[in-house]
Amino acid sequence: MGVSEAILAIENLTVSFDGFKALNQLNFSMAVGELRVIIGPNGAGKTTFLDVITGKVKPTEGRVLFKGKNLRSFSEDQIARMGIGRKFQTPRIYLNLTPQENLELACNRRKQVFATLFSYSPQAERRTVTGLLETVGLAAKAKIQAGLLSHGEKQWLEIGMLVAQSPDLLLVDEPVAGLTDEETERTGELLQALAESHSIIVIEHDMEFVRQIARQVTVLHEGTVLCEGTIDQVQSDPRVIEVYLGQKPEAH
Ligand SMILES: Nc1ncnc2c1ncn2[C@@H]1O[C@H](COP(=O)(O)OP(=O)(O)OP(=O)(O)O)[C@@H](O)[C@H]1O
Repeated sequence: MGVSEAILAIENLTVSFDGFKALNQLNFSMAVGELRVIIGPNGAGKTTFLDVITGKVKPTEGRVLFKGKNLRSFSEDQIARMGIGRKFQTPRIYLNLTPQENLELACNRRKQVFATLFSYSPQAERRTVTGLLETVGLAAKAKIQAGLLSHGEKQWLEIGMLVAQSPDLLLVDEPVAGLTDEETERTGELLQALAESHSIIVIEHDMEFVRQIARQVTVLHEGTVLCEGTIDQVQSDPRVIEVYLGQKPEAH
């Protein structure tokens, strides 16, 4: 795959913390429009991998290229504005506002960024908020306090707030931890729908969920890519079986 087709290309990435290599000569590439799932045992480097893509952590060695541009000299805020949105495990929404107000705020944030380039009409913004509410399945709960939503609904609202900022690449960290089976399945459907117009990286431990959404899976181990392939390919790979052996299932 040429660099021009890759939304994200990571070359020989090493991140050291006081000499300990959380990421070690890692290479990774993904095409525009891909939905990629990253798995790996505890301490494999998954969180550090996301931290380095968002600019929270800088490479000790190697490069992260987003749409062909080296991210090294950009701040976290600049990288977010370039089009990388991150969903953390704990929802960061305003619990005393309604889902609609939360989404309006997220749309306004985008408007401020682009204010000098485009003119937004209030009608267009209402359409966007209404569309987002429908996409994330919260149209019927648009006007209740977000604090009253279920854990799953809060997660979807935050995903909606991220999407409101029109990112090209969405990073989603363990989106189904603590969700019911039904919420988990609906989250999978939501991510698949969003994948039609975004590139998405999902970090996940729940293998049933990975099977629901994953086309291509990357397995991290000891800070590097152990293998890549379909879920069937990676689950039957002896190296993957070996690194997961002796690991207690995660208490998520
Ligand atoms: N700021 C830091 N300082 C020192 N060591 C760190 C730091 N951040 C991460 N590490 C170490 O780097 C390794 C990789 O951590 P990371 O959190 O990226 O793994 P992970 O795959 O996300 O694990 P988990 O599934 O448990 O969240 C771990 O051994 C961790 O202790």
